[in-house]
Parts: sequence; C-alpha cells; structure tokens
Amino acid sequence: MIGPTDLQRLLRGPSGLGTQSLYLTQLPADAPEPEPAAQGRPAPGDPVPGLYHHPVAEPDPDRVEEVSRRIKTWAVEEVQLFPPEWEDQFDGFALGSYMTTCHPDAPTVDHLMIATRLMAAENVLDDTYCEDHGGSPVGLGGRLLLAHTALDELHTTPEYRPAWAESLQADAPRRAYHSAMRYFTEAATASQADRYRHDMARLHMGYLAEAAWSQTEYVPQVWEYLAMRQFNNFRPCPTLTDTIGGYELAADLHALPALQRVIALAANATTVMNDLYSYTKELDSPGLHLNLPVVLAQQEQLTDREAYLKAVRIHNDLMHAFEAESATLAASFPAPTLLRYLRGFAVWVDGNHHWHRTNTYRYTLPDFW
Ligand SMILES: CC(C)=CCC/C(C)=C(/C)COP(=O)(O)OP(=O)(O)O
Ligand SMILES: [Mg+2]
Repeated sequence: MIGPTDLQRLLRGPSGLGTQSLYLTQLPADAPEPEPAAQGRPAPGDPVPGLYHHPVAEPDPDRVEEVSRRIKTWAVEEVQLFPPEWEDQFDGFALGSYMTTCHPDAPTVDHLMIATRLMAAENVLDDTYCEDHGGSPVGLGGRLLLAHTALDELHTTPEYRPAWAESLQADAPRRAYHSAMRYFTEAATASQADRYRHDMARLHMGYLAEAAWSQTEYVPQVWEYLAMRQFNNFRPCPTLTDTIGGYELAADLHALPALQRVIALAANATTVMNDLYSYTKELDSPGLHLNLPVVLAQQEQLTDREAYLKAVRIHNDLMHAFEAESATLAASFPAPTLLRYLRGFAVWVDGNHHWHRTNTYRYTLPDFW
C-alpha cells in the first residue's frame, strides 16, 4: 500500500501532498483575501503576492540551449512561423527554457522538441487567428476548423484531397500545426494522438466562445467565464506529459472520471494563473479582453484590486483541490504509469507558473501592492 510519504515524493516533493492539511483547502466564501505583500510592489520576476505555487528545479542549461536552437531552426526553416519583425517576440517567448522546465523527465531532446513545436504552433494560431497579431472574432470558426484539419486530417475523395493538402501550407498556424503534429504522431501511440486531437477540439471550442462574446460585447457571469476558460485552456500541453516522458498512460486510465477531474482542476488552475500574470498585458490590448479579474470586477461590483485578489484566491482554491484530489486518486489507484502521469502534471503546472513568473519580457504585474 502506498503511504503518504511515498505520495509526497511521487507527486510533488516539498508541498506536503498526501498529508491531512491537503484536505483543509477550501476557503469559506467570506474568507479574507490573501494578504498583500508587506514589502510593497513585487519586483520584476517575483510571484504574484499570495499566489499558491511551488518552486521548480533549474532546467538542464545544455538542454535549454539545444531546444532553443532547434526550435528556432524549425520555426524559420521548416514552417516560416513568423515574419522577421516578430523575431524578438519569438525569442522573448523563451520556448526552450519553458518546455525544458515543464518536462524534466523527457528522456531525450527529441522528446522535448515534440512538446516545444506543439507549444509554438498553439501560440502562433492563438496570436494570429484570435488575438492582436492580426486575429479577429470575425470568421474565426471557419479558420479554426480548417486549421483543425492539420491535426485531424480530411478523408475525402481524390478529387478534393489535393486542395486540402495544399491548404495546410497556406499560413503559419496551419504549417506549424501540420508539421508539429507529424512529429508528434511519429512518437505517440494512436490513443495519445487521439487524446491530443480531442484536447485541441476543446481548445478551439473555447476560442469560439470567447470570440462570440467579444463580437456581441457580452460580459459573461463569473461561472460562465470559468466554463469558457476550462476549454480555452492550457490542457493540451500537460496532457501529453506521458508522450514527452517516453511512456504511455493507457486510454482507460486516462478516461477515469477521477483523473478527468484532476486534469480539469489542474488545467483550470494553471490557466487562471495566466489570467493573473497577463492581466496588465490584456488591459492594454484593444477592446475589452476578458480575464478573471476583469469579469469579477464587473459582475461582482468589486474594485480592480479586490477582483484581482479574489482571482488569486480562486486560483489557490483550484490548486488545493487539484492536489487533494490527485493525492486521493494516487492512494486509491497506485498504478505506476498513473502515478508518473500525476507527477508529470504537477511538475508541468509548476513549470508553467515558473515561466510566467520569470517571463518579464511578456508579463508585468499590476500595481496593487
Ligand atoms: C494551448 C495553448 C498554449 C494555447 C495558447 C493560448 C492559451 C489558450 C492560453 C491558455 C494562454 O492564455 P492567453 O491566450 O490569455 O495567453 P497570454 O495571456 O496572451 O499569454
Ligand atoms: Mg492571458
């Protein structure tokens, strides 16, 4: 039988998973907001004050360098991912350290490259189809569906297949999706590839809801926003932790309702964390860019600061629920691949936080402290 200490080691490390304190996580509705940092405004690279998170192990610098070198070559030479004037933004995104930190158990750089190409592809589509690098809600459904066929190919008559195949080279998101998916399917099992397609369909559905609300200037209720963000979400990135780790979590284990809940809680926590770090960037973008503090302020008549601090609390509740349910699942179902998968997920969440915290090129915290 697996004990609490084993669980702690397997799932996280220093954060006390599997201990009784994990179950005392849900703050009552009227609990005080997290205390602002006593020392005032956080310095660039500091975490959001009051944010529940875990430190990460420093990634192997040789791997970071090699992944950074190879992803740039892929982006420039294989898929023409960005025009020359966006080179600084591509470099500032720091994909090499991002993916090396999120996947410390990858057996080789080739494995890391699979995750890194997909991350680059996902972001170029979001930027150029949805966001302020030429994106627009108008016509997004058609563009997304056609790009999705780069992941989930068109099966049709010989007459129409060549036009479809040619379309996969028509823009950077499709070139990148198509190429990244080819590398991924060479390494993944059929069920891992199917899992990824399903997660990407979820992501695209989230983009569509966000776009529809933007077109009609609808400000969702808080729960509606959280539902949209459960789909417009990082989920496709950590769910492939097993492929990048060089093993497979069997489809029937992945489908366990308890694991599906753990995945959703973790992915939601890490996506709300993005809302906190990207808050000022999104306030500066054209139009009203929905994120959790913005929706809370409007729908619950909170000041911007109160709303931001409430969003921190929501993030922390989601993280605690993720960790508690992960520990419960691990204790009741200690299959080795499931334990490794849960650990991979937790490490990915920590790595994603680390990347956001340290990416001061992209993110700046608001002045609420
Ligand atoms: C799956 C993936 C990495 C998609 C790219 C964007 C996305 C859905 C996120 C979860 C990140 O959120 P957001 O679009 O708000 O990103 P920035 O705040 O612009 O960094
Ligand atoms: Mg954001």
